[in-house]
Amino acid sequence: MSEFIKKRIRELVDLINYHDYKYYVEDNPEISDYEYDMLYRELVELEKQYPEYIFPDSPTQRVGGKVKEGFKEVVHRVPLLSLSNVFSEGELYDFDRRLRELLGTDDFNYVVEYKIDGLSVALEYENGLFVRGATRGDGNVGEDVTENLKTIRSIPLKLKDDINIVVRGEVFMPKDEFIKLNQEREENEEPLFANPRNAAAGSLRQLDPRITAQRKLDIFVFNVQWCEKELKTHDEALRYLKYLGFKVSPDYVVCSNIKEAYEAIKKVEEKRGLLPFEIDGAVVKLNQLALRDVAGSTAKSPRWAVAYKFPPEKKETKLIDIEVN
Ligand SMILES: NC(=O)c1cnc(OC2CCCC2)nc1N
Repeated sequence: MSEFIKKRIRELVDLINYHDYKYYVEDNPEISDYEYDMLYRELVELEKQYPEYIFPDSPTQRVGGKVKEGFKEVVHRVPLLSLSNVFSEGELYDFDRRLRELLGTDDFNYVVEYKIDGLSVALEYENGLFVRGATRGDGNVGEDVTENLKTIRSIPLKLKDDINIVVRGEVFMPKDEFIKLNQEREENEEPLFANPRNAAAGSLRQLDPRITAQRKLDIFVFNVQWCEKELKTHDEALRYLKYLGFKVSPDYVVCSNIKEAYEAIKKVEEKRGLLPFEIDGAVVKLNQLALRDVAGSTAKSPRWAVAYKFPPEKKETKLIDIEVN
């Protein structure tokens, strides 16, 4: 009997994780909320009766962590570099010229992607299971926020392949969530968050994971920090991350040269106001990974990528209700 129960629990874990992926990563649910709740309730019941069969990647373990006294430090296996900034077309062309001189070739291309205005985290997986997550910190040492990251439903607890990998992503709070959260805080006479980035940082660095779980954070994963698989380009790495089950921004563009990259950046800036999350620019990255090693990095920033920063978004003026007597 117990083998049958264990099998049913494993089946429910895989099924619910699959439907979480469809809902939170692909934004394309296959079942109704009611059907989902029935599966989840069955799993909770069975795990209550057979706690010895609780799997580490069970969705019930997403909000489990007890309240912490503080955060443990994590030394990043691969430093989390920060991007140097450019603010004009001219500065972008300077970056491209310097890179071509440094590499001694024009035989490369770029990837242009959103610069999500959130906070960078590193996620570690062993044999395909999420084992640890940390904030960027100073790039070398961050804070262990594993329990809080587990509450983010678009972070897979188990990957498609049972591999060891460390990835990097940006945790963010969607604009709508930010507005709702500040409205709640205003009603409770609590201090407001200045912007979605601060709200995401404050929510992720909560000592109580149950509070993080209420904040509906999300993530885009955009970099393989370390993995055993040989990858040749950033474009390939992004496709591999998506295959594994991560939420990868769909709107990145492979550009043949810096002129095309600049055109892609302008298109990103045009649609900035329509995006459901805040961006503060676009990131231009050398696509060929072997050439990134040739270009190298300074102590802080890669020589093979830049952030093209946009001016701060005009805040829509807070409409003041005018009493009409
Ligand atoms: N906020 C972002 O969206 C973002 C941040 N960082 C990077 O690249 C890292 C990895 C290599 C150098 C910096 N890419 C991004 N899209």
